[in-house]
Amino acid sequence: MQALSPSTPNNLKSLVRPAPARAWMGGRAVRCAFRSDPVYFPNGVGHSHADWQSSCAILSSKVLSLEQPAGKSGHPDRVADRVDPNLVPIETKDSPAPSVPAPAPQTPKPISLFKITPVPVHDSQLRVAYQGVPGAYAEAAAEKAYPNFEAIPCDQLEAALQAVELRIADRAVLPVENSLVGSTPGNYDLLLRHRLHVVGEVQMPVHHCLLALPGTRLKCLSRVISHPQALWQCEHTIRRLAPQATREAVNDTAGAAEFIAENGLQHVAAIASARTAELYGLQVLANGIQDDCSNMTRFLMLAREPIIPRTGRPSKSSIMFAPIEGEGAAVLFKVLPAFAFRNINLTKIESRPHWKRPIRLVDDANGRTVKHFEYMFHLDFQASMAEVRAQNALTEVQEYTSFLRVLGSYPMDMTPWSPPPPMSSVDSD
Ligand SMILES: O=C(O)C(=O)C[C@]1(C(=O)O)C=C[C@@H](O)C=C1
Repeated sequence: MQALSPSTPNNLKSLVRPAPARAWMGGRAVRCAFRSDPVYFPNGVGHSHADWQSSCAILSSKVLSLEQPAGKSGHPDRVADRVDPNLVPIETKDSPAPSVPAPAPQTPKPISLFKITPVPVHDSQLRVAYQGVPGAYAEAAAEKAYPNFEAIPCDQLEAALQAVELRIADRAVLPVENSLVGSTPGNYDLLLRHRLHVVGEVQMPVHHCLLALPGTRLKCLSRVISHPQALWQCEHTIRRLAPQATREAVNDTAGAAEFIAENGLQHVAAIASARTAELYGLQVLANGIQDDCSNMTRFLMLAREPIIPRTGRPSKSSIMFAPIEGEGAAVLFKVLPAFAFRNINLTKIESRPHWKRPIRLVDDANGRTVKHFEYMFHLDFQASMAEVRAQNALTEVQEYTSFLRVLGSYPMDMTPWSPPPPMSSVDSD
């Protein structure tokens, strides 16, 4: 199967304008606000910046989402057909529908019942885009999330995300972090650059093998190729097994194996899965070569529309935020209690340098100006945005932040886990 590349039809800009409307959550009217800029939210609630509009998602206690038909080209026809991803509740009251402010002139027609279809659609209809060729770990993650999925291999992550935006695929798989090497650089930023929603997570054991053409000896290897994350996850083992070999990064693990097989490359090995060895007719030189046998990678499943898990099942939500200018990491003193007081567990917190505002100048006690790195924060917490406590926590967080984006709410991966067996190799000399 040919992989999609980012050169597939684009003009994404036409797809990412938000749809102004109104939101309902669990029978309550929830006024939501967002800015049409895909990333930045001005601080404050209910202000009248020209670029703010009312936004909407249809969220009831039965968790419905909007699925609008695509136009002839497969693209959404109108701006109004798309739901805004930057949904940030700013007011939650037991207020009746009429108390919601009247729609702005550009507000689309009200959504009628016959236009609402339940999500998720049946698994077998889901086309899932991922970076890599068949045999990639991302493909296995897609299968775990959607057992009857149709695979849409892409040559880059960017292409996988575009495939969903362009309705070529229904979901994209995004690897975000690994137990041995940490977060995948740049992948959360991809989420900020695209208007997709996190609708699922998969935590998967990653059991790497060293694969080469049949008959290859470990001591004759001159090169080991793989996805950079896989190279890092096996760094110590490779140094021990093949100290003479150089490392080379390629787009995905399975692609590395395919490249060796297709080009008949001698003295080159790929780090990839055992299934990949079967797919491309390679020999497994060593099995379980990750530096720790309990190696795990976490993947997120992305969709065009949010699917908010109903309350009462274990769920997570992911957000990103930036402090008000000049505040720095002190924002955490204010943000974290918003969750603690509502008994919401945090499962992850991470900072990354602020790409637009990297430096903060601070005057020290001696009157000198000191440069600090400015950060954005990524936070995962254990609650669904369908829960009032989560909505209230974010209402509070918004007061302390210059930018806040809800990346999505999704069911937690509750599948059992047991440690895999230790490494074995066919050729120990
Ligand atoms: O290259 C692959 O096979 C992938 O699915 C990508 C990826 C990653 O990006 O982390 C997924 C799992 C492993 O951690 C190694 C690589």
